[in-house]
Amino acid sequence: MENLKHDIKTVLITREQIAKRVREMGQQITKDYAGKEIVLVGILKGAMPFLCDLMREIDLPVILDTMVVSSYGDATTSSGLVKIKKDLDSDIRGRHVIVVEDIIDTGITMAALTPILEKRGAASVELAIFLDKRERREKEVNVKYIGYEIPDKFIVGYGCDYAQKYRNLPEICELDNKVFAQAK
Ligand SMILES: O=P(O)(O)OC[C@H]1O[C@H](OP(=O)(O)OP(=O)(O)O)[C@H](O)[C@@H]1O
Ligand code: HPA
Repeated sequence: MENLKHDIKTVLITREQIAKRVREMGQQITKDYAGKEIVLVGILKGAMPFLCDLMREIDLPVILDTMVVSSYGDATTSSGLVKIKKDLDSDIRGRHVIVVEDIIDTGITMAALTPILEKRGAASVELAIFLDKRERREKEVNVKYIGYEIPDKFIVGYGCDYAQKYRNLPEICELDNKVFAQAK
């Protein structure tokens, strides 16, 4: 990444560390769901790289589906709201669903989405999230599979964006301050 590296201050998680952790997560899921079929639900766009890597580390029948959601609403009220911009193609009734996300921050998106999927009659709904910014949590969410816990820093790469860019960085990085300055 000769060009993009000029915009990076620090690499927090390398591509080798990412690959190793994703493999471990896939192996754990394979063990936990032995004998079952899974519906992997990637939440676009951030989940794309993690979704593609994770599904290839799961040695079970997998049905792939995606959603596009955006959270809105006031985190200080009891009900976070989520707007579904693109819904699932498949019927998840009686199926084992794993929602795949790049990052959990306040938890508002996942706290709102999980009950929606449960109400559709899924046999189970669990979350596989690569990055967990636990310090920022406003809504309690039960995340079964976590890649890495990270500090409360703005990061990009491996699906995470700044102004829709940098999702293609293969590492988890902190941006150089000049990038934010230029955006003003
Ligand atoms: O825990 P929360 O505070 O709700 O934040 C997490 C959400 O924010 C990001 O999505 P974003 O809305 O930026 O969309 P994207 O996936 O297209 O980047 C991320 O992919 C999660 O969906
Ligand atoms: O640190 C972050 N980077 C990109 N997107 C995000 N969404 C929540 N936290 C972040």
